[in-house]
Amino acid sequence: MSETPEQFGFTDADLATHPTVYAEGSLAGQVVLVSGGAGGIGRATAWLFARMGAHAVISGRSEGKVADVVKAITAKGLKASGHTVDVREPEGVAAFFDTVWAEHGRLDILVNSAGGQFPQAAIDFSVKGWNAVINTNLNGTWFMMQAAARKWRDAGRPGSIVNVVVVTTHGLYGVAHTIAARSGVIGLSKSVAVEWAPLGIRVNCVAPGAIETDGWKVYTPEARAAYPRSNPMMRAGDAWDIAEACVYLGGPTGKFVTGELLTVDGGGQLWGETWTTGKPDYFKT
Ligand SMILES: CCCCCCCCCCC/C=C/C(=O)SCCNC(=O)CCNC(=O)[C@H](O)C(C)(C)COP(=O)(O)OP(=O)(O)OC[C@H]1O[C@@H](n2cnc3c(N)ncnc32)[C@H](O)[C@@H]1OP(=O)(O)O
Ligand SMILES: NC(=O)C1=CN([C@@H]2O[C@H](COP(=O)(O)OP(=O)(O)OC[C@H]3O[C@@H](n4cnc5c(N)ncnc54)[C@H](OP(=O)(O)O)[C@@H]3O)[C@@H](O)[C@H]2O)C=CC1
Repeated sequence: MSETPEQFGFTDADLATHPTVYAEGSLAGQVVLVSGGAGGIGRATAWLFARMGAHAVISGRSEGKVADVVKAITAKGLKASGHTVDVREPEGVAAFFDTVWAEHGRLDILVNSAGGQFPQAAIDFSVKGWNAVINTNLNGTWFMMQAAARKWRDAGRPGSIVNVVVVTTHGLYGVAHTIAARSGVIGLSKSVAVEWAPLGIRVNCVAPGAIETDGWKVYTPEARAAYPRSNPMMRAGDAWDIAEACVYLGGPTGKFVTGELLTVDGGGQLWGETWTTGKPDYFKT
């Protein structure tokens, strides 16, 4: 892992060799789409699926970041390609799925890792800020889910969706907009897990606790310093913890699992405290 102060989490070199319990090459022939695939968790997930033999289709808004990940993965002789897609644009999302099917003739697994938020006291949210977070995390995830399901239905093929969300059990202070959006995704996933079971489509969610990635840059050093105290293990997790959870639910290991929420947070639901905007004096007793 990098120890450079302004870079968090794994490098591509780390991800190429990080140990895994999964068999390299075991998903040969499969196609996996990872949105947010140039971000910390999405990149680790794309690497793991590619190392398992799947073709990883990576999407994000930044063409350069997506191209860098694709270059790193293909340089190791693994299969990957990239596309620039804003998940908030339903027409662009539908066109993206047309392209994936035209290029590969199939899609087996969709991992929705595109997302994020900014820390702010809820009482100060602007309409634009609220809409940015809801559009990205709830609407964007939904557009991706629906486009994938329509393709699987039309092709008469099974499929599997994993949505990366946030632990919502106790709310999360300083990012209430994202808790609203992610609670929506969790409820939506449970509902369509039932509606889409006849189509052979499974839908699950992974809720990460504090996972060291570049996404942490929007939080202050003081807030980040407290993240290890968000769980009884007293440490942050890493993107590989989430990648392996996505593979478990999305791949054949999860074939009898649907509508599930897998929390990967070091026990943070049982003990821990996280203030994404810093702890207010009122609570410092
Ligand atoms: C029960 C125990 C649980 C324990 C769990 C512990 C876990 C704690 C760990 C921390 C929590 C989670 C961390 C992560 O998820 S990190 C990884 C995710 N990555 C990010 O969040 C990336 C950074 N975020 C963003 O890029 C954006 O927020 C967003 C995803 C929304 C991008 O959208 P967009 O590109 O549209 O955003 P803009 O930058 O253009 O902004 C749009 C408007 O939003 C308002 N805004 C944006 N930033 C801020 C800010 N910092 N403060 C206030 N308002 C903001 C603003 O209105 C923007 O419009 P303007 O620019 O015109 O003002
Ligand atoms: N790291 C953590 O501690 C936690 C993370 N999570 C969630 O896990 C997911 C992945 O997080 P992580 O990898 O850490 O974060 P990163 O910020 O590293 O990655 C998020 C990725 O999402 C992409 N993205 C954001 N908005 C859009 C959009 N509108 N359209 C397409 N792509 C978009 C970004 O791509 P680009 O830059 O190209 O726009 C970015 O690469 C997020 O939903 C995050 O909130 C949940 C709990 C904790």
